[in-house]
Amino acid sequence: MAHHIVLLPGDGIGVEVVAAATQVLDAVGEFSYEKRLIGGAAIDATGGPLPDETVDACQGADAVLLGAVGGPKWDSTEAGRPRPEQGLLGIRKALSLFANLRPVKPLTALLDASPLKRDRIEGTDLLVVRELTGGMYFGRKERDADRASDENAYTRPEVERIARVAFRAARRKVTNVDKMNVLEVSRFWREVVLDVHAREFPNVVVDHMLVDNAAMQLVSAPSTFDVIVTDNMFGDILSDEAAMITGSIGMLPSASVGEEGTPGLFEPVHGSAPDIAGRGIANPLATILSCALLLRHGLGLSAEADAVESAVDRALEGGLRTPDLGGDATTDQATRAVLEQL
Ligand SMILES: NC(=O)c1ccc[n+]([C@@H]2O[C@H](COP(=O)([O-])OP(=O)(O)OC[C@H]3O[C@@H](n4cnc5c(N)ncnc54)[C@H](O)[C@@H]3O)[C@@H](O)[C@H]2O)c1
Ligand SMILES: CC(C)[C@H](C(=O)O)[C@@H](O)C(=O)O
Ligand SMILES: [Mg+2]
Repeated sequence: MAHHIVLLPGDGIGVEVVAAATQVLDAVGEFSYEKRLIGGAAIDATGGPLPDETVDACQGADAVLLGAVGGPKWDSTEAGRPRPEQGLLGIRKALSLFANLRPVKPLTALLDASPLKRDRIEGTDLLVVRELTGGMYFGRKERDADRASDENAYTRPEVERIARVAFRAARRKVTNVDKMNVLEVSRFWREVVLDVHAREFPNVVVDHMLVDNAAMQLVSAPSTFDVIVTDNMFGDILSDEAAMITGSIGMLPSASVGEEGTPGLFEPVHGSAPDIAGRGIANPLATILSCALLLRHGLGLSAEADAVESAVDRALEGGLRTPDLGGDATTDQATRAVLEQL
C-alpha cells in the first residue's frame, strides 16, 4: 500500500516549497497525499490555527510534511489573538514530537556560497538536537497591563529523553549547550544530561558550553562540533545561525520526531518568508532535503532518500543557484534541476 503523507503547506512560501517537494517525492515513489490546513490559512478558513481535522489526519499519517506558518497578516501583539505559530506548536505537542533534528552539512558545491570562509566551514558535519515540546515555548504565560512572563521549565523525563536522542546520535561527542551560569533551569538541565551520560552512555565524550560562547564557536569553528543538544529556545536560535554554514536558511532541513510508532513531522527550518512569498523565487531545497529525511527516518526508504540527496548535490554541482544563494533560478527551475538528476 502507498505510504500516506499528510501535507501541511501553511502560509507564504510554505505553499510554494511543499508543491515543489511533492514533485520530487513523486519521482522516487508512490505516495498518497492528504492536504490539511494549519497556521494563518487555517485561521482564515476556520478561525483557529490548528483544526481538529488536521490533528486527526496527522495522527493517522505515515509521515507529515510541513511548509511554514505565519505572516504579517496575522501578526498582532495583542494578547489572546490566534497566531499561526500556535498551529505549529500545537501539532508538535499533539504528536509529542519532542526531538527536532537539524543536520548542518555544507555541500561541496556551496562551500563558497557561505559568508563564512571556506577553510572555516570545510569538514563541518554537525547535528543540532533541539528539545521541541518543553521549555519557554510551553510554560505558563501571564500578561496584564504592566507585566508579562513566559515560564521556562523542564522536567527530568523531558531532559532525559532528549539527552538520550543526542547520545545515540553521537559519532565523536555531544556538546550540551545551556546557560547554567545564570538560569536555574539550565543548572537542572545540565545535571540531568550528566546523569544520563554517567548511567547510560559513559563511553560517549560529552562537553558543555554556555550558549553565548556556542553562538560564537558555531561561526568561528563549526567543524569542531558533532552533536549539539540544547533546549527549545536556544536550539531555535542556534540552528538559524548554523544555517549560514550551508550558504542559506533555504538549505536547512529538519525532522521532528517522537516516540517509536508516532508519525514524524518533516519541515524546513525557515519560515514563510513574507518578503519573497508569491514571487516564485523561494529556494525549495530545504524542503526537498526534508523529504529525504522523511523518506529515510519517517518511511524507512533509505535508497530513495540517498537518491534525493545526491540529486540535490548534483544539481548544485551543475550550477543551480536560487537568489538566496546568489543566483537567479526560480523555485520551478530549481525543482526541475533536481528532477533532472533523479
Ligand atoms: N517552521 C515555521 O513555520 C517557521 C519558521 C520560522 C519562522 N516562521 C514564521 O515565518 C514568518 C517570517 O519569519 P522570518 O522572516 O523571521 O523568517 P523566515 O525564515 O521566514 O525568513 C527570514 C529570511 O530568510 C529568507 N528565506 C527564508 N526561507 C527562504 C527560502 N526557502 N528561500 C529563500 N529565502 C528564504 C526570507 O526571504 C527572509 O529574508 C513569521 O511569521 C515567523 O513566525 C515560521
Ligand atoms: C514558527 C516558530 C514557532 C518556530 C519555532 O520557534 O520553533 C520556527 O522558528 C522554527 O524554528 O521551527
Ligand atoms: Mg526558528
